[in-house]
Formats: sequence, structure tokens, C-alpha cells
Amino acid sequence: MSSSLFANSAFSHSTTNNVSLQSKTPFRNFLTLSIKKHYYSYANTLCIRCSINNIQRPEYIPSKISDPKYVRIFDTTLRDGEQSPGATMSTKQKLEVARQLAKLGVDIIEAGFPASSDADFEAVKLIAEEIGNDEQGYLGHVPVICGLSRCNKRDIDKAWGAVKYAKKPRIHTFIATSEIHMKYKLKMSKDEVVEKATSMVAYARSLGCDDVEFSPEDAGRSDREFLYHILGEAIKAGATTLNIPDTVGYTVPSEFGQLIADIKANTPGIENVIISTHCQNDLGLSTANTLAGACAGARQLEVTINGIGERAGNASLEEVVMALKCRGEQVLGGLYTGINTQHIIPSSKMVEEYTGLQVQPHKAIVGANAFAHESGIHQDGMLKHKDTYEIVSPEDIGLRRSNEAGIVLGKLSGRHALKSKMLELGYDIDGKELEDFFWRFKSVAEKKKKVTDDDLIALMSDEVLQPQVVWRLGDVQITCGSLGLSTATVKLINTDGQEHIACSVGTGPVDAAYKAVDLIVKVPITLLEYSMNAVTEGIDAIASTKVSIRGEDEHTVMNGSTGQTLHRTFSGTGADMDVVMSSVRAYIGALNKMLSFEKLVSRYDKPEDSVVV
Ligand SMILES: CC(=O)SCCNC(=O)CCNC(=O)[C@H](O)C(C)(C)COP(=O)(O)OP(=O)(O)OC[C@H]1O[C@@H](n2cnc3c(N)ncnc32)[C@H](O)[C@@H]1OP(=O)(O)O
Ligand SMILES: CC(C)C(=O)C(=O)O
Repeated sequence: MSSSLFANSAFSHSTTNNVSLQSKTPFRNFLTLSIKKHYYSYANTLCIRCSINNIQRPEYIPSKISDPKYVRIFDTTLRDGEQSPGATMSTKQKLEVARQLAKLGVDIIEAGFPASSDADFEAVKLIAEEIGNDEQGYLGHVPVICGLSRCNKRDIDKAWGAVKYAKKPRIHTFIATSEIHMKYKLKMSKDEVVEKATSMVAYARSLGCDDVEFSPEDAGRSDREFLYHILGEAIKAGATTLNIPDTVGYTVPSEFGQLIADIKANTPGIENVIISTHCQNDLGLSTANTLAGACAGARQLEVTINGIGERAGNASLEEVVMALKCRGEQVLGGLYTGINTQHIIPSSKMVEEYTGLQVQPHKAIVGANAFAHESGIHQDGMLKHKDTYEIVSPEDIGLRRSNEAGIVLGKLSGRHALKSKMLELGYDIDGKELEDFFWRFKSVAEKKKKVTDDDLIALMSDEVLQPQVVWRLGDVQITCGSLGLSTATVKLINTDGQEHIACSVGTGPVDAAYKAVDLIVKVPITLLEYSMNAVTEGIDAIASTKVSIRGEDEHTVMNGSTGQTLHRTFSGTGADMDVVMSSVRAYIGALNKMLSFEKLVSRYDKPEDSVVV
């Protein structure tokens, strides 16, 4: 890596404004309990922490960036992230995440793989139409909307058909270049792969798309000379960004940094395009590899919120962005991004809710414990000066007190306060959605003294952002205890408004209720995962349930001539103060997702002229 990229620069010091916290015993006891969750409510400006963003973004030109230190953030939560088992999101949820990503200030949103299903095509198209044209977005910033495609005409046509509605559309096409992928997966020679890559990049350009990204899949395990050759040919064919994927997370940071440096030094025409990284996390090195790539010259970094993605996931947006923000000036060559980091926490929570993939508590930046100080010596240090144990300011990533705006929501609150609080949390709801949400909120507020931000986020995911409703929950009645088997009676309502009631026994109340649901819907379902968390503390906490299910009939997707089937899992979330109701809501959410998917999945065969071009 070039040493010039590690130039030191001075810290910017600002005045501290500490709230005086004397460690008298009673107060200390209080602190021991509450410091883990709420210490950050003591506002403080600190000298070594990152300051709030005030970023000027260079004008977007596909193949160049006017400021050599600006790094584009390409978010692939909605494509690679959605490849995580169980993470399938509804169209409405994908749109909502895209809106959040625009607020976060990502440069490019990879919204999906339009050829993979009619549902994904529609989702990408909708995102292109709405988010890709939203002049009201974050500081007037409109992100590029990108769709992924294999190197064949049908995939590229689908991608273009969906993204072309955006102000700044991009097609991302890929083909594998490692020996193992070419020989066993593609069954193609090197020459055939080069021909396919170049003809398809040129085809994408011929459709009128002036922003085409090309990825040599499994670049991390590909022969270097072959990489330089195919990348050079892709540039000649019209690629504007060359993405270098470490598809199986095989490389280590020094190696990946060197790969980028070598590509930069040896690929003809590389100075006319942007180099990008795409690092998977199989060895837990994705963030480190991504940063090494940036230091070696990559100016687009592909990442996902919470690091979700195929297998062990991708480099996580929050880690890469905060590393650049926190250490960029000192040791990462002054590189910077256009991310409004204050939207990191709302984005993380939204993706966690919609995908059902829970963030591990000790996850860097966004984990529940990332700003928790458990041990006495640390707490003592924190009380004396926050810089002792904190390198990122929680306020800088949007971690806030529960009622920063002074609004305390309770049973006497109205729609204005609720709407304004939801906006603060990143959810813009109106009309019927607001009305439905308001009454759901009221029913909780009647039972709970104070409805917190986390409660609201859980309710939002449960009430407003459910997938297309095939079955709606009516009532649930449970009898349980140690005298006999638990019994559940469940009422569900179908789309025609017909009520269906069933009773069942089970090993516990949730089991009994799920069996009663199964009796009504008559679709074989396997429950793969079930987890419940209290969203807030106390006996009146909202219980948030996450489940993932699989239908016993495999979901056959686009099987073409091979007859291959795709096993798909579906997640659902539910929230309620009653644990059984919360569990049933989550189960029905997942079930609705599965039934909607079955309806939407495209079962068309490949047209004659579609695959081999
Ligand atoms: C590294 C990555 O993350 S790549 C992105 C991975 N994401 C996904 O696969 C999710 C979406 N995928 C899907 O919905 C389906 O796989 C589809 C619709 C794309 C294709 O489905 P099918 O037509 O049934 O093919 P299937 O997935 O079984 O096999 C893939 C085919 O594409 C070929 N292929 C794989 N990559 C490429 C490529 N980049 N360019 C051209 N062909 C490719 C394979 O060789 C195989 O061809 P074959 O049928 O002649 O053997
Ligand atoms: C499609 C490419 C960029 C990919 O996801 C990978 O190689 O991991």
C-alpha cells in the first residue's frame, strides 16, 4: 500500500461540555443499572471523536470522481443482503429500505436482481421510479439505482427494464473468472468468458445505459494476468466501473490491497474507470479487506447494512464508513464518504426488523453493546472522560435518547405527535397507514405508561410494513398451565373477509396457537427458527418475535431446463405486549410472505434466444 495514503493529520479539537457526574454511591447504583443503555443521553462534545457530517459530494459522473479522496458507497443490502437465508423482503419493505438508504446518503443502491423473479423486477422498478427521482432526498442527493444481471441478454434486458426509470440508472453485470468457477460452474473456456463479458457490457451500453459496472466474480481466486486482460477488454467494451469481488472471502487484507494495486498498475485503460471492492466475510476479514482496497486505489466500496449477505455476509456499511470517518484523516489517506452517519442506527434497525436477521449484541457500531460499559473501571473512566473508552460518538451514528425532541408518547398523544416522532425515527407515514398505526399505538399506550422509540419501531414493522396480507389475525384465546396440555383457539380472516376458526392443543401456548393456524391455512409449514426479545425493560415491555419458516413443498424458481429447485425461507416479525399474540403475528407475517411469494414467483421458461448470446 502506498505510504502517502497514511499521512498523519492533526485532530480537530473542540471544547468539551461535560455534565458533572459525581460518583456518590446512590447515583453510582443508578448508573450501574442504566449506563449500559442510557449513558449516552449526557450530551458531550469530545475532542478525538468524529464530528457531525458536513460533506460536499462531488458531482456524479459514472467513470470518474473529481475529488481523488472521495469514496463512493455502493449499498447492496437489497441484492446481496437479500441473499441471506430468510432475509426476503416484501416490495414495500424494499422500498422503505431504499428510502432510508437515500437519507443515509449512499451513492449507489443495488436494488435487486431483476431477472430473478417478477417480484424483484417490480421492486427494482418501483425503487428506480420513486427513490431514483426523489429530488427531495437527502440534501437533494438522488442515488444511482443499479440492477444486477448475469452476462446474458435476457438478464440485462430485465435489469435495464427496471432501472431505466431512475435519473441515474446503472446495470451491473458479472461473470466468474476463477479457474474453478469457469471449469465446473460455467463450463466455459477463458476466451468464451472474455467474449461473453465484453459482448454483454457492449450490449448493456447499446441499450442507452451509460453507467455499466462489470464484475469478474471470484476475482480473489482468479489468475492475475487473466484478470488484467478481461478487465482491459471490459473497459474497451464500455464498462465505467470495475468491481473486484472477493466472492468467497478468501483473501487477507495485505493480499486484497495488493490485488487492487496490481490491477491499478497493470490493466490497460484503468485510469478511465472507477475501481470497486466487494468483499465477503467468510474469514471475518471483509471490512479490513475493503479498507485495504480503498487504500490501494478503489474508489467505490460495496457494502451492506449490518453486514448481511450471502453466507457469512458482506463488509458492513457502518464499519467501513465509521472506520473511514474515524481514522480516515490519520491512517487512511484522508479518504471520506458522503454518508450522513446519523442515519446509521435507524437504517440498521430497519434492516434488522425487515429481514428478521438480528444484529449480534457485540457487533461493531450497531450492536446493542457497542456503547455499553459493563465493568467498574471502564464506567469510572467514562464518568471522568468519555474519550477514555469511546472512539465513536453515539450521537454521530444516530443513537439518541428516547425523547430527544421532548415528545413523550402516551395514551393522550395525538396523530401529529406520533407522525412527528415517526419521522424523527425515519418513517414517513400518512393517510391510512398513519390511521391504522395510530390505533395500534393507542392500544399499546393504554396498557403501557410510556411508549419508547424501540416500541414504536417494533410496532411499525408489525403493523404497517407487513407483506401482502393473505391471512389477517382475528382473535386468539389460550388456556395453559401445568394441569394439562395448552389449548389455543385462533380466528383468522382471509382476503374475502371470511372468518376461519380452529382449535388445537400443543406442548405450550405458542405451539398450540401455531398448530391452530396450520389447521386453518392448510399449507405444510416447517418452523425453522423462533426467537423472542423484550424490546424495552419491565413487565409491560413489548415482546418482539422473529420466526423463519419453510414450506414443505420446495419453491421452484425459474428452473428452466434443469428442473433445479430453490429452497427459500421466509421470516416474519410480530410485536405485542402479549407474548402469544406477538408470536402468532410473527408466524402469520412469515406465512403471508411465503404465500405472496408463491403467487409472484415467475415460473416462465427461458425463451429460446435468452441465455447463450
Ligand atoms: C456471487 C453472487 O452473489 S452472484 C448473484 C447470486 N444471486 C442469485 O443467484 C439470486 C438470483 N438467482 C435466481 O433467481 C436464479 O438463480 C436465476 C433466475 C438467476 C437463474 O435461474 P436458473 O435459470 O434456474 O439457473 P440456475 O440458477 O439453476 O443456474 C445458473 C445458470 O446461470 C449460469 N451462470 C451463472 N453465472 C452466470 C453469469 N455471470 N453469466 C452467465 N451465466 C451465468 C450458470 O452456469 C447456470 O447455467 P446452466 O443452467 O447453463 O448450467
Ligand atoms: C455479483 C458479485 C459482485 C458478487 O456478489 C460476488 O462476487 O460476491
